[in-house]
This record gives sequence, C-alpha cells and structure tokens, in this order.
Amino acid sequence: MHSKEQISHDEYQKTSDWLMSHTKHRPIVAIICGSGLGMLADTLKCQDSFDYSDIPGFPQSTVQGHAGRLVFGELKGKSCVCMQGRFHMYEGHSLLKTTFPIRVFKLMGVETLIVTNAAGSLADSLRPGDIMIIKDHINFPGLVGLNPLCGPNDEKFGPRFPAMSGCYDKGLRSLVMELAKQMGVSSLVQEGVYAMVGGPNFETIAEAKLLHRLGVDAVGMSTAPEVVVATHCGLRVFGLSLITNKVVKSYEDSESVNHEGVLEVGRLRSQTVQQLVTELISRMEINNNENTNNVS
Ligand SMILES: O=P(O)(O)O[C@H]1O[C@H](CO)[C@@H](O)[C@H]1O
Ligand code: HPA
Repeated sequence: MHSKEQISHDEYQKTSDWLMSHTKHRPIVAIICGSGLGMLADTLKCQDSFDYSDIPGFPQSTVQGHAGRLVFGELKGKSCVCMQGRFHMYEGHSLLKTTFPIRVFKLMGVETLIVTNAAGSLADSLRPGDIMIIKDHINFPGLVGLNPLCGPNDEKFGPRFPAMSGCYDKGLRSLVMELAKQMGVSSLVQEGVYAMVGGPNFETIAEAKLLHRLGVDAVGMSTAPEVVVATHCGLRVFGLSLITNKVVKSYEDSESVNHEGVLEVGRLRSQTVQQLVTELISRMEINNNENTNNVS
C-alpha cells in the first residue's frame, strides 16, 4: 500500500530555483484553483505564467477544468502564485506528486495557502452555488495510511508527528465571514467540514448516508493532502468549497451528479468566489515583509 517513492529536498529546491529564476515575482500567497475555478488567476496583474509541462519536476494535470498552468502575479499589492489546475490521487499521481507544489511554494517564500475546491453537499443547509468555508476536514485516505507524509520525514520541512487541529486558520475564517457580510453575500456563505474521498466515482447512496451520519457537510476528492503538507511545513491555510451539487442520499431521488454540472456551477459563481478571495488577500495581514513583491 505504501509507495517507496521519495522526493528529496534538492528536487523541491531545484523546481523552486527554476521558477524564481524565470519570474521576478516573489509570492507570499499561493492559491489552488478547484474544478471550474481556474478564473481565480485572471485577477492577477503583471502575470508570468508557465505550463506545468515546462516546469522541471512538476506533474501534469489531466482533468477537464484544470488548465495545468502556474500563474504568478500581483493582487492588491501582494505577490501571489496561482495553480490553475491541481493534482488528484485518482489521476494516478502519488500523494507526494499530488502535493509537490506545496513544498515548492514554501521554498519560494509563500506564507499563506488558499485552497479552493468544488464539492457536493451533504448538509441540508448547503445548496448548489453556496460557499462553504472549510472549518476542518476528514481525510479518509489519510485515515487508512494514504498520507503524503508517510515515509521518511524531512525535518527541514516539519516534524514527524505534526498536529492537525486548527489547520484551517481561525483568523482567516472569521475575516472571510466578515467580508461576506460586507459584500452582501453572507446568505451564501457558511462554515463546515469537508471530507476527502478517493474518487474518481461519485458516492453511492449508502456512502452518502454514511458521510452524512458522520457529520460531513461537503465531500470532494482533493484538498486534504495539500492541507496536510502545507500545515506540516508551517503554512497558514484558508480553504473554501464551492458547493456544486447535492450528494444524492435517497433511493427515491432520481437526480445524479456529473463533472460538467460541477464545472457549470463553478462558472456561475466564479465572480463571487473571485471577489471573496481578492478581498481576503487584500485584507489579510502578512507576517514577514521580506518576500513582498519586488517586481521592477
Ligand atoms: O476538488 P476539485 O479539484 O475542485 O474537483 C472536484 O471536482 C471533481 C469532480 O467533479 C473532483 O476532482 C472533485 O475533487
Ligand atoms: N462528490 C465528490 N466529489 C465532488 C462532488 C461530489 O458530489 N462534487 C464535486 N466534487
């Protein structure tokens, strides 16, 4: 079950050095765009962008709605890097590859990671088009040992046994709640628990009932490994799920979910998600000014 694959500190460093020598941006915030949410990168000014296929060591995106491009740019005076397309375990990537960019970001000087995803709702209060601020997650693959931190621990990145309580920063969560009120969209936004399942199939009805009984508010096939690796190496994390569908949890319900529908809701809500993320970046406090953008 455990892969023998290892990625050395040098390999992450090489990718980081390559990127830093190809852009003048020095990002302090990294954003991962979920399915259908790639437009988050469009707001960046003075862009430098790289296809994943051109970046040494980077895996390739294979999923529709994940362009496979790394975009650097400035947002509200802060230097950012945005992944237009993430890697999923079900694509056949190892968990180390899935989370490869996170440690590269850390080495580039990123302090804060913003993860976004498309997710199905189990909570009755979450409707398609709503935005769930991730309060916590259940990493189902992780619970059975499919964890990117399995294998030798690199102390340069973090400890062998990292705490995961509080991995979604409380201050940023409250800030986004407040921003949603100020933007007049608070009726669309609430906090909840995200669960990662392996995918790629959507849930059976029995699985949906199980997740619901376990207190899961929204389910998807990503995010948890990225957040685990980010927390391990000391990044501050904010996460949001765009609810793209209700998970069918009744045998009487004839609806079914598909990826095109997921992408469509992403397109419909893109502006609101974009505004929330932009306002968050604009208002968030930065700990360390050394990496503030020095684009000449
Ligand atoms: O989590 P993101 O990448 O947003 O994508 C979500 O959407 C896809 C299913 O439509 C799955 O990959 C699921 O995880
Ligand atoms: N289940 C799992 N992943 C998803 C869903 C879902 O209903 N919607 C979007 N990603």
